[in-house]
Amino acid sequence: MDILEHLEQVIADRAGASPDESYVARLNAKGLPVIARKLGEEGVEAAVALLSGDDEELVGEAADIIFHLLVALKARGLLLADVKAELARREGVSGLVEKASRSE
Ligand SMILES: N=c1c2ncn([C@@H]3O[C@H](COP(=O)(O)OP(=O)(O)OP(=O)(O)O)[C@@H](O)[C@H]3O)c2ncn1[C@@H]1O[C@H](COP(=O)(O)O)[C@@H](O)[C@H]1O
Repeated sequence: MDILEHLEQVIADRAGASPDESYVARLNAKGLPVIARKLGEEGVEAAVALLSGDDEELVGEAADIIFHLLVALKARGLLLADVKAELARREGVSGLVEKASRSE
């Protein structure tokens, strides 16, 4: 099991945890709008880090996004496997070709 799958399992295991003892449980208790806002904030923070030139900062923000994305997927009953399947489906299809096919 790689770290992402392990983290996904930990997030699932926190379903019954107390919001006083678990950040994941606290986010879940606050609901989808707060999870969505957090995901958006992390995206902005990663974009700022990208331009900062600080590699450590960017890696940290990237980890924050991935963690919050896994929380968001779980909150909607989706799995990392669903995202992996979508990425596999796209494999080998140029983004430029896919974009052009949408405007036909
Ligand atoms: N990977 C993470 C992880 N990454 C980021 N965070 C938390 O995400 C929060 C948001 O980060 P921010 O940079 O926005 O900091 P902030 O301004 O203090 O956040 P807010 O006050 O706005 O919530 C921080 O509290 C981080 O600690 C994480 N919290 C938990 N995990 C993993 O999830 C597991 C379960 O955590 P618990 O549910 O707390 O047991 C942990 O063992 C870790 O493996």
